[in-house]
Amino acid sequence: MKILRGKALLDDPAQTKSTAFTRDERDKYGLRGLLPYDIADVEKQKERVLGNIRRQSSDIEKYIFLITLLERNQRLFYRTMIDHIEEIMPLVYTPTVGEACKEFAHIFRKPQGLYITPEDRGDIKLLLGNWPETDIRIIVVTDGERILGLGDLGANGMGIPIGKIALYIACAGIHPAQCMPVMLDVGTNNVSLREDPLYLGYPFPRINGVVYQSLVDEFVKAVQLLFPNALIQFEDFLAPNAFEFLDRYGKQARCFNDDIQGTAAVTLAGVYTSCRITRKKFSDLTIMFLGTGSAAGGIAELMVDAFCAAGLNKKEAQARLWFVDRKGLVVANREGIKPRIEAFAHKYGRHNFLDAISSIKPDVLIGATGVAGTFTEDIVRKMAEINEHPVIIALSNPTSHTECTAIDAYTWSDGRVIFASGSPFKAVQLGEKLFKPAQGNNAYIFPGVGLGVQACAARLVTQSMFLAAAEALANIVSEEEISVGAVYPSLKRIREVSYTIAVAVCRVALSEGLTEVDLPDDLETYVESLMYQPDY
Ligand SMILES: NC(=O)C1=CN([C@@H]2O[C@H](COP(=O)(O)OP(=O)(O)OC[C@H]3O[C@@H](n4cnc5c(N)ncnc54)[C@H](OP(=O)(O)O)[C@@H]3O)[C@@H](O)[C@H]2O)C=CC1
Ligand SMILES: CC(=O)C(=O)O
Ligand SMILES: [Mg+2]
Repeated sequence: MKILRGKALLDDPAQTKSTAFTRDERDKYGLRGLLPYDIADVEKQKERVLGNIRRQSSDIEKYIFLITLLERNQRLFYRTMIDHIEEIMPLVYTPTVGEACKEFAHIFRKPQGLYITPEDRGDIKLLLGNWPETDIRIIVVTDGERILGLGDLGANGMGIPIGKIALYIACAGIHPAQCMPVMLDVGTNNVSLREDPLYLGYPFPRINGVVYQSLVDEFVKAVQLLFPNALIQFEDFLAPNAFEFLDRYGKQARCFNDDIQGTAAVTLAGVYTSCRITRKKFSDLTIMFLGTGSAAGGIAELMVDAFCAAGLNKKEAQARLWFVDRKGLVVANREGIKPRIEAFAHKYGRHNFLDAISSIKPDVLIGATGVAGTFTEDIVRKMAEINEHPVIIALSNPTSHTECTAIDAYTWSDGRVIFASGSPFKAVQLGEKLFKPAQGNNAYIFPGVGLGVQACAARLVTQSMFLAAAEALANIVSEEEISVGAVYPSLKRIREVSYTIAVAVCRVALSEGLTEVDLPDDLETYVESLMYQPDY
């Protein structure tokens, strides 16, 4: 890295320390007179940052302030984020990032990440070559077609890769220079966006079919050529494309789909942990899903592996999993069953959602619909009637799209529910008891998986890695966390979580013969040594 001087040094977000430069450094780098007198160490700078965040009048203003800080002083941003993760994460990630995506074209300040459009066909390698760094290890890519539960946001969806990359750096210590957010801006079918005069994306309807597929093929090939060490995380693609790309590239490129596989691992971990509260055996559970998209489909596929690992055969495992869609219970011989869900369409009578719960008596209910309020009072009360401790995981983001709020879940179940949600909820006081619902979000998984894959240079990312990640995450939850109803560890422990998952991923890669580097015996020390610390 070229050491800068003077104003150029102050203006470089990766190298600046701003007011923290010492007198000697001010002399050495030609900074005298360019800074106020006081030397503010990082603690003082953080205090100023927190004060500034808290004085903003809305979460979106806080987001804008934080993104501007990131553009100004990378280390201060990440130090503040790591040390105050519970306060900052909901601002740079869900739920605020949903609002930031909707407003993307209006709050845009400085370009971040790489944009690829259909006009770049044949030139994607050239575009990747324009990126200022060469040792890229983590790429988060979206085409903006299914942003959280908000639908097609076109190029505005770039807020998601930017947010996920911030999590890779803060939660797993990937070096910022090794990360690249990518927007495959293939148009948008959201007419109101295209008609917005400030819209920044490719203002045409989405390309599709072979034309679309070949652009994604070109992107994946170009990444493999230019950044051979990169892991590609597919994010917020529409379900058919998400599954298609996982099938197409999963066995030949270092990639995974976060909504399918990361979500599966975090949900499985929550279910494993819930068994410590309910005292039920995991292998005895019956699980019901509302929604048949990429998240629910992915969870079911990993659950099958988990049940098989617990001693069931594949058919028995599939028999434990039930789906409900807009038409009611998904059963054999019913019309409109998606190919990925067919294995879970059992021979059974037709039922609506509520009757399906009464009849099948699931221990666990998982929502991945993107639609607010789909876990109604009737549904939660029914789950509480058939279970002493019903497990309800409302995955949909952002908060405005959650299947059920924490307060409703606790109230309607008389405080007996074990609840987790995709976006965070504040603690709920019900009578004498305080409940601290945990956040069931793939943010617990993908940073650690990425760190692990990088640490051992795994050629591919496998399902067994996600199974191991789920087990590692469940095992790390403390009794104290469980005592307030949380099925995930406190976010304050996120770096420990990511590191533990990374070690587990390395072990799987070793056992599957996928590592491309020699690993030391002491994997723990090795993985920890790789984690970036944003210190001056
Ligand atoms: N917490 C986390 O870590 C994660 C959360 N998510 C969230 O989960 C949600 C879904 O994501 P994803 O699965 O990728 O999206 P998809 O669009 O692939 O799936 C949504 C599914 O919900 C179904 N659905 C919509 N409304 C209803 C309804 N009223 N009743 C029954 N089914 C319904 C859709 O049916 P149809 O096919 O008929 O339209 C579709 O099958 C999003 O809000 C996303 O933010 C996703 C990944 C991770
Ligand atoms: C968390 C996430 O990946 C989603 O909501 O899509
Ligand atoms: Mg996602």
